[in-house]
Amino acid sequence: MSKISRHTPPPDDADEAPRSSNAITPLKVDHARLRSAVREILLAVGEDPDREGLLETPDRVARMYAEVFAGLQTDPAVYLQKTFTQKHDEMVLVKDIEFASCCEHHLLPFFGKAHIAYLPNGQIVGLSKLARVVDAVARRPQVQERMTENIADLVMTHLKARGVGVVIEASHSCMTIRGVRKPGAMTITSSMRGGFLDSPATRAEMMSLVFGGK
Ligand SMILES: Nc1nc2c(ncn2[C@@H]2O[C@H](COP(=O)(O)OP(=O)(O)OP(=O)(O)O)[C@@H](O)[C@H]2O)c(=O)[nH]1
Ligand SMILES: [Zn+2]
Repeated sequence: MSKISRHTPPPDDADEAPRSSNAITPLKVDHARLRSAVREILLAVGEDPDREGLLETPDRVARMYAEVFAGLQTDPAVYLQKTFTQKHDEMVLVKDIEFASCCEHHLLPFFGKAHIAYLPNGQIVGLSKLARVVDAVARRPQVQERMTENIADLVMTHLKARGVGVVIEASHSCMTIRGVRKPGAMTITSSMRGGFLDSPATRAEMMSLVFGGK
């Protein structure tokens, strides 16, 4: 029978760790400051923040930032504390984990899919937890490369895995709705650790499982 183990004591709120897919606690933001900043933006672009349609917009935007940047105060490692003892020498892959994040250069969304594979070292993790890690890491202003690296490091460290591969494919609004305007352009990043770095065959197996049918 599988034994449940915890690498390190869970934080105080781990028992209340989000259980539904979008239940990350909203960030505690300075709502008044955000409201006044949004009002300033509206004035700066020549809008009338006091017209009826915009009256509630500063408050909505403040609440929106609290939600989309909630990862700034969520420790994704929380989701990797509970593991199960299980011998499984081959790769475990969860693919097509949809996410939305925010590019730190323009504060515009980038969104797509994350694929996470790891080689267990006697311990496996609940599959949903990998998706929760993606969600928590995604909700920050960042670049795709750092998001990819962060997820790889988290899984490698907390599962003490023999290897980790993370591939993220995303579309960046800052490249589609403004600037160079190239709708359809996809950015693919990967971060490999341990066995995925050392073994071209392991890496190739992951890529084939992720992209084989495309
Ligand atoms: N490497 C990387 N670049 C990103 C990411 N998100 C946005 N960018 C890019 O960040 C760059 C910022 O370039 P800058 O020249 O400082 O800003 P800009 O003048 O608005 O650039 P343009 O988008 O080319 O108009 C742009 O090339 C974006 O495409 C990301 O996740 N990773
Ligand atoms: Zn951008």
